[in-house]
Amino acid sequence: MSADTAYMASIWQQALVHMKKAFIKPLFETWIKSTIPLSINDNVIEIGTPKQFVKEWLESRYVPVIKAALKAAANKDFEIIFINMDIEMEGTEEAPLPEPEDDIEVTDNPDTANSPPAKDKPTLTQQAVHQDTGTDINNIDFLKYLDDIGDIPEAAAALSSAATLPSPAPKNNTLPEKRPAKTQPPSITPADDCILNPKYVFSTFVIGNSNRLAHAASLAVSEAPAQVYNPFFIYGGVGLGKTHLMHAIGHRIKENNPNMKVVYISSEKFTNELINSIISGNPESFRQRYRNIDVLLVDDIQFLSKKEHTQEEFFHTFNTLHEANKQIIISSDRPPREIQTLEDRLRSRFEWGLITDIQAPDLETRIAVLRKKAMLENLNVPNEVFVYIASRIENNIRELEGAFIRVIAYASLNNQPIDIDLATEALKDIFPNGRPKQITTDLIQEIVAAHFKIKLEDLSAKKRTRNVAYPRQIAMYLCRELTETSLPKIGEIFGGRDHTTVIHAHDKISRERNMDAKLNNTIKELIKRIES
Ligand SMILES: Nc1ncnc2c1ncn2[C@@H]1O[C@H](COP(=O)(O)OP(=O)(O)OP(=O)(O)O)[C@@H](O)[C@H]1O
Repeated sequence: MSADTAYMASIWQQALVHMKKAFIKPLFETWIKSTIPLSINDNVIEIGTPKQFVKEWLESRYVPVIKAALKAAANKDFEIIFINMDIEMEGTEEAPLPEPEDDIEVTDNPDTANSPPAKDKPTLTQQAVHQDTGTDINNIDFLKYLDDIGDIPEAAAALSSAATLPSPAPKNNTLPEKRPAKTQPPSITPADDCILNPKYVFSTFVIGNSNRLAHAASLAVSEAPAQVYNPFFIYGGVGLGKTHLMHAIGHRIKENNPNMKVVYISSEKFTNELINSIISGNPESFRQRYRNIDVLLVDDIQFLSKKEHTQEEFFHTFNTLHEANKQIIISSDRPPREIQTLEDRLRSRFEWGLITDIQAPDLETRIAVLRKKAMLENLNVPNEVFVYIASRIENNIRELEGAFIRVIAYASLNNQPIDIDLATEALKDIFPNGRPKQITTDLIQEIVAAHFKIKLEDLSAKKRTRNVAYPRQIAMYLCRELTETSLPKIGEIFGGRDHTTVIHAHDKISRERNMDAKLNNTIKELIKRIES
């Protein structure tokens, strides 16, 4: 083994130990464990992945965590290049990982980690007070944040690290000693830069009725930061695109104003960094960092509820930035008034600007999201596969993408093209009802004719009266959306009409759906019946 190879292997082994702590177990097993370090050169490390989709998944989601783990392992910043090795995943032999160091608490179970302290369980403050930690727990700054971090695994790990420093502590030491870099959890290393996911840009965001307003407002904010809506508050359910939009705003602002300092942070990380700055005895550096920027994007602000002291710090950051006319963008899973235990003064600040929501996407938007994903991945996927997945996952685009990725992975591992049979097989554990009902143009015509109380033959007749022409256009639209039938074939089925007539019908109904809630509901109802 050359010196370089040995160095690389050792760094990667240490980085894996950090990542094992930072990731929940299934994620670590699925995405990280199968990677191999290939080469190391100055600050560039090449990591081999067994499959293309693993490479893309790591690139799009986990670069910051892997970089932080490498930094914790080698004490320097690395650029990572992933290389798809296209190798069998099963039976990949791995060197056993060293066990996590004893003195760091590892939280593998996110459910346990995120649950609020049980009634009779001592809070972190109480635990700390009762522990012979060797740290000066009378330090008021440190103590007042302890309960704030109770549900943040990384911060809890940092606390645990700090709290197990060898005793006795020097008498006049008012702050816990800083741990050596090697053993600090990677995820609480303060981010120096704004880390934005390159895939979360406006061009990859699919616009539908559910997110049109949020998208338009996001565009407006990014084109004129601090001039239109400040603060800008986006809320909506899990996995509906809030983070995507926030990153897209960040990217656009950076593109238009390369000198602007844009910081994106989750509220959990905000809390982490605050705690970390206190642990390391430098809270002022934290304040400076967050009060010297042009755009602050804070994701998932609902996690600040119950964290009184972090809220207070955030309140001051908010005021300083707002007074200096800097843009603040906040996301949450619910509107400000529904975030329990959010201080009133903070809630009222959030209500100063624009509050906009993202709703669950309709079927067409869900199909469009999958279609766009397939296009971006250069994949040829039949429409019925999109319809199959999209009609079964209604409320969460992350889950929708997850199901689709499972199909892609299954096809890639078995070296087969994606079709409805493969998708059914790949998703049989998720959708136990098996193969979808076959949606045909005949079925669509029958259901549309019955709904509008016209004769089936009228749909293909020459008649152009509105009571027939309108249902015909709707039926054409549905055939285009829900089946694989080509435009000329749809034209033929509807009385030998030209394919341009089908295009016109489709465009017209798509447009009108966006403006006419009644029509939109009718179409949703028809789709439900077609699919049931
Ligand atoms: N309209 C959309 N167009 C394309 N992709 C989307 C859209 N909405 C969401 N996604 C994708 O769905 C996934 C989840 O989105 P995102 O992380 O932004 O959700 P979120 O609302 O922030 O969720 P959470 O509440 O869990 O933080 C991402 O991969 C994102 O790119």
